[in-house]
Amino acid sequence: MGSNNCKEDPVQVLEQAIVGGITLFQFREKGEGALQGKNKLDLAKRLQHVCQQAGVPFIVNDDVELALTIDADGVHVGQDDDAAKQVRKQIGDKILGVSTHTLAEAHQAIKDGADYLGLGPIYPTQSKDDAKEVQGVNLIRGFRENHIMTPIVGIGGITADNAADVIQAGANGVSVISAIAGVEDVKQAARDLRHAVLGDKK
Ligand SMILES: Cc1ncc(COP(=O)(O)OP(=O)(O)O)c(N)n1
Ligand SMILES: Cc1ncsc1CCOP(=O)(O)O
Ligand SMILES: [Mg+2]
Repeated sequence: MGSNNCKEDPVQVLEQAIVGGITLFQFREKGEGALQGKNKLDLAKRLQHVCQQAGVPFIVNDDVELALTIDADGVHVGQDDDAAKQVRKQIGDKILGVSTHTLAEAHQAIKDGADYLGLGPIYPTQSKDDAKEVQGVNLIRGFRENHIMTPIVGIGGITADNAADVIQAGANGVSVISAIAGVEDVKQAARDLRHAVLGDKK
């Protein structure tokens, strides 16, 4: 998430999400009203500190320079961002996530050193203006049927009501913005999603 996804102070949102049970955080400061320059850097550092206190990995979306500046745990890039191969060289053994939409992109991303693949949008999303066509869970199933063994997270329109379907299709986890950052009770939302992903009762 980024500041423009939050109903309250992003630091509080992240703290509540962590109490609710999120296992990794991606700082994605982009779109309308997104912070820039020093303001973006300062927020990144504050959110990184929250993650460090809780032992939750903190990764940066798109901005490799920022990730290196603050010594983040990793970077996520898509097909229109810096090339994964180049990013892998820059970040050494930090976590590298790559968005892929086809088997060819997945094979390339794995060759380039991706630690995990982000697949989506699985369902319709309001959080990304330039999102590609909705893929459905069959995209994930297809990757697994074609022997893609790399960890996969589904993204796009995922909620506690549909997260189990994403996992059943073969994803290792789910990545969400609005279902946690955009609700009143952030902690409960994270809890509900965690339960849905783990397949246990609330
Ligand atoms: C976990 C995860 N998966 C996919 C994306 C999307 O990346 P990208 O296609 O580069 O789009 P932006 O997020 O940069 O708008 C992601 N960020 N995280
Ligand atoms: C970054 C991104 N990439 C594909 S969909 C998406 C947005 C996910 O946000 P939400 O969980 O609110 O649908
Ligand atoms: Mg990107």
